[in-house]
Amino acid sequence: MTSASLLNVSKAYGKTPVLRDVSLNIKAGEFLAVLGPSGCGKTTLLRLLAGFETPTEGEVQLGDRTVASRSVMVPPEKRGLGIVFQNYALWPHMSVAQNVGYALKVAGLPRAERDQRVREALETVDLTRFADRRPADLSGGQRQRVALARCLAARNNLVLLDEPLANLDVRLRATMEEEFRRFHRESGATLVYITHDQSEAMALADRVAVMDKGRILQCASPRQLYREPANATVATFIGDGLLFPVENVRPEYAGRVRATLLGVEVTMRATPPQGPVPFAIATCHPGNLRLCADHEQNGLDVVITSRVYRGGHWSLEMRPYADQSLTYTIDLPDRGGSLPEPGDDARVAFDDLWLLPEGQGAPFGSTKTNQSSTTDQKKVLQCV
Ligand SMILES: Nc1ncnc2c1ncn2[C@@H]1O[C@H](COP(=O)(O)OP(=O)(O)OP(=O)(O)O)[C@@H](O)[C@H]1O
Repeated sequence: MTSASLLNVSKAYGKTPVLRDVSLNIKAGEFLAVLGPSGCGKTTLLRLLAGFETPTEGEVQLGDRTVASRSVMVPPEKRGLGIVFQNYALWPHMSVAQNVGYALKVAGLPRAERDQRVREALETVDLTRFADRRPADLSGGQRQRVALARCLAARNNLVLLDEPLANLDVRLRATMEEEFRRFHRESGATLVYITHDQSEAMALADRVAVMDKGRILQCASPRQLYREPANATVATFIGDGLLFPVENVRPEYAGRVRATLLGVEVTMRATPPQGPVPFAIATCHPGNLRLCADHEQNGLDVVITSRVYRGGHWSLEMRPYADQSLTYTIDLPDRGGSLPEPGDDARVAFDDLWLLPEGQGAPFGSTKTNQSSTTDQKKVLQCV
């Protein structure tokens, strides 16, 4: 097991910055996913760890060894890590067993040990019966398992995976997810897994680093990302979170605050300590709102603008009467009852809200006037 760290790493191609002051600590034995939209710099981060790129600023460390800095650059083959690419990177003219054993041969391992390691690795990924086949005669999932077996045989302590499931169909992806879990368990290696697929990252990783525009916005467990996003971008990216302007936020008790959300009194989870603040942004997921009776207190009055059946649940789009410039889409389970139609009025209640931490997506505690603060909040709500 090897830990890996990026310390204040920046990377630019020419004058274009691609990574900006990224710091990340990957613990030994951890399964870390790096998640973000196309072009946000995920692959560049992986290539810096692998040694295919040099940082413009900052340091890369593997274990307690500095492998890249202003004065040091350890080449990829000396970093002792394995890489699994989305295109598998197998030698087409070699058999499966030869592919798995190739690096061991180059490293000069005696034949008997090489053969034993290859045998064990192929057994672990359930490919023993394909040992003599060529990669061209395997399915995509089987080829990916050859790439994993190669890391197992090499006993890599750190394995970097670059969108390894991107070329596989949906059913095979689910099977391969299990394969990665098993690989992690049995190898004990530290895994860094690049993906733009949120559900894959959430299902596999101990922690997920969410990236956007060359920065890490938050690195946390899947559950914490979902329930306690650090800012408005993470909130909307993970699980289609909704954002609501709130006013007059005051602490209720540890970990909970009261606030006024579009005229409605609500309580919500928050990071303690939270002093009183005039304006902020709250978030919840589309499934955390429900239709409620007209007389229910603390409901938000809305007009329904569209209704779509999505198999098992309905998506209802609505505009709050308190601010018709805002639009929200909520998910309601299909329980067979009747639902409001476009043009109908309705009232919705909040089951679970989270207050974005101070300063994240809101002019929290600012001395601005009410009017400009509200305008800033709206800008955040509209642009994320
Ligand atoms: N060698 C290069 N020269 C110039 N620009 C590059 C180079 N490699 C990457 N970039 C740019 O850096 C940015 C980040 O690229 P990167 O491949 O790291 O993103 P990504 O998040 O992995 O994207 P994707 O999910 O689409 O693979 C992109 O705008 C890309 O065009």
